Amino acid sequence: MSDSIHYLPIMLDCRDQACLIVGGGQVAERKSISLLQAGAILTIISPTLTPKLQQLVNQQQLIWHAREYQTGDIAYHCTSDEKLSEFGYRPYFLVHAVTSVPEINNQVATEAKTYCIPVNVAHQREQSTFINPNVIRRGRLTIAVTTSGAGPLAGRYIAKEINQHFGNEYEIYIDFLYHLRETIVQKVSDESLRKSLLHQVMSLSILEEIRQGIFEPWNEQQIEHWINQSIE
Ligand SMILES: C[C@@]1(CC(=O)O)C2=NC(=C\c3[nH]c(c(CCC(=O)O)c3CC(=O)O)Cc3[nH]c(c(CC(=O)O)c3CCC(=O)O)/C=C3\N/C(=C\2)[C@@H](CCC(=O)O)[C@]3(C)CC(=O)O)/[C@H]1CCC(=O)O
Ligand SMILES: NC(=O)c1ccc[n+]([C@@H]2O[C@H](COP(=O)([O-])OP(=O)(O)OC[C@H]3O[C@@H](n4cnc5c(N)ncnc54)[C@H](O)[C@@H]3O)[C@@H](O)[C@H]2O)c1
Repeated sequence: MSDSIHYLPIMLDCRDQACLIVGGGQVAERKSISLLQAGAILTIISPTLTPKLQQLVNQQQLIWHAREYQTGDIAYHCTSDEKLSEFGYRPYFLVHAVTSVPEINNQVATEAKTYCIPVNVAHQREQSTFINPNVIRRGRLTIAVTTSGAGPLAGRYIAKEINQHFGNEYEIYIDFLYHLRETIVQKVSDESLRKSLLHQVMSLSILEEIRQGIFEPWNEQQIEHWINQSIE
């Protein structure tokens, strides 16, 4: 345990953030899809692309610079006077170094670190300032599994196990909790009352109802009724 890194798991809001991937192979494709799904504005620097990445370029879903990485590619975006311009000359929010050339990945990492930009290095975890977990999603529910780099395939296996225990009912359940909580926060200003309600929500048998196929989503009136009767 002593030589393992105690990684901090966090959830990043990447919407409209400029992100960079250097390299355009299979690994770049996987990381690109995750970033695009997260709403990032994605640039790829790479002389070649996979067919899927090429298709995303054709659909104008990402910006492609069809060339090799050059020192200064990251720095320029940090130091340009035009950094707040509409065309994206602003610091990258995060960077992936995923070429097949370790020396290039290392250069990308060094440059990103100079500007304190989080960087993931595909060929060598130790160079990375962040790593990617396996992800299971059920709507708003996200479950991330990592072995802290010990074995990505082991992480995948464990994620598959977890995947089997969390069916689609969780998407409906978490949606229900979200709307109920929104209304509680909106309508109940007393802090201790709010806290008590939020705890009571957890003892509802909604998940079971969804599993049995008898759950009907609550409308605004039903939610308010439940709040009023729970307060009494
Ligand atoms: C979860 C996933 C997410 C993602 O990539 O987005 C992910 N790797 C996945 C797949 C995968 N990775 C590798 C293979 C080939 C088989 C093998 O070698 O095992 C496969 C399988 C495949 O490609 O199908 C090889 C590999 N991976 C890393 C190194 C370098 C090193 O260990 O230092 C090497 C050797 C490279 C070489 O030697 O050439 C490093 C990392 N890989 C991580 C994440 C991070 C640790 C996560 C953790 O431990 O929890 C970390 C540290 C950094 C990072 O990349 O974030 C994704 C699952 C996708 C899915 O399940 O569908
Ligand atoms: N972290 C992970 O999950 C994981 C998984 C598998 C492999 N890997 C590692 O990731 C690396 C990439 O794997 P891959 O399967 O995507 O490789 P790949 O060969 O499919 O793709 C490499 C890409 O890098 C581009 N490239 C090469 N030189 C470049 C340069 N100077 N500037 C910009 N782009 C350049 C190539 O044009 C190509 O698009 C491998 O070296 C491997 O060690 C990591």
